[in-house]
Amino acid sequence: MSAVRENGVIVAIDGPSGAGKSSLTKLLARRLGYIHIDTGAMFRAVALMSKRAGIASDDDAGLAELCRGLEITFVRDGENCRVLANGEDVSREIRSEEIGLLTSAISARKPVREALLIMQRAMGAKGGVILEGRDIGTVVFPDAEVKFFLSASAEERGRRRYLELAARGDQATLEETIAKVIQRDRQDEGREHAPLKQAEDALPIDSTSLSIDQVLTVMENAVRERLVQGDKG
Ligand SMILES: Nc1ncnc2c1ncn2[C@@H]1O[C@H](COP(=O)(O)OP(=O)(O)O)[C@@H](O)[C@H]1O
Ligand SMILES: Nc1ccn([C@@H]2O[C@H](COP(=O)(O)OP(=O)(O)O)[C@@H](O)[C@H]2O)c(=O)n1
Repeated sequence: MSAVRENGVIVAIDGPSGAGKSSLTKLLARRLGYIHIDTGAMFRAVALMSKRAGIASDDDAGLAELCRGLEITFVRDGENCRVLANGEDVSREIRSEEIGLLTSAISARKPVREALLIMQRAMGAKGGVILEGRDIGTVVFPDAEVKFFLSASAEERGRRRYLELAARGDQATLEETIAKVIQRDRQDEGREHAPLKQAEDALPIDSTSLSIDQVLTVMENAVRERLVQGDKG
């Protein structure tokens, strides 16, 4: 275990879209009294602001300039967490599938990854945090004390996302949603910078046939076991 951090350990939860990262990070953070850092929301905020500014997803100079002037903050709102971009609550606007696909494009750009990497490390360095994303256990915090790689079949992840979008009134079909999940997987796994991949020391969890509570139990037990190990020095 690395040197003891001020506020506790760092937990990394990586995995593809619809695997359950946000759901489990929120529940596990509440169980442990840890801070939930949704790195995907940070990339989504950059994508939204780049769209508004008319910056092309491959305009590295424009994206670098945008990130230099962008402050992304998380504000607790009861059970939820609001995402603010330069003080504006963008929590809802960043969740559309259109922004999700644009995010997958801009998050492949090196200036965006470098800018958000600095922010994410600053947020989590003292520990007592759970970060969800694609590259937490491989790039952002390779020394995280606990790492999970949460996945599920593309069909199951598409089904989950379809139900989530339908509940929000989105008209996308199940087939379209599965196809978009697979497209985003390919983009995230195939990019040059910080691709989606399982860290060698990550605990893989396939949630295809597991409930959220079953996944939570596995994760909480793994973290608590690590905390006990750490206490033994
Ligand atoms: N193990 C699971 N079984 C059934 N539904 C799940 C499971 N994990 C997550 N979900 C649901 O799937 C949807 C996507 O989950 P989410 O946590 O947003 O995934 P991610 O953050 O990995 O994209 C949500 O509606 C969530 O409630
Ligand atoms: N640490 C991260 C988190 C997200 N992302 C990118 O941001 C996109 C949206 O992330 P997200 O976690 O909000 O998406 P979902 O998994 O919730 O669908 C992903 O498809 C990735 O392209 C990334 O590159 N690195």
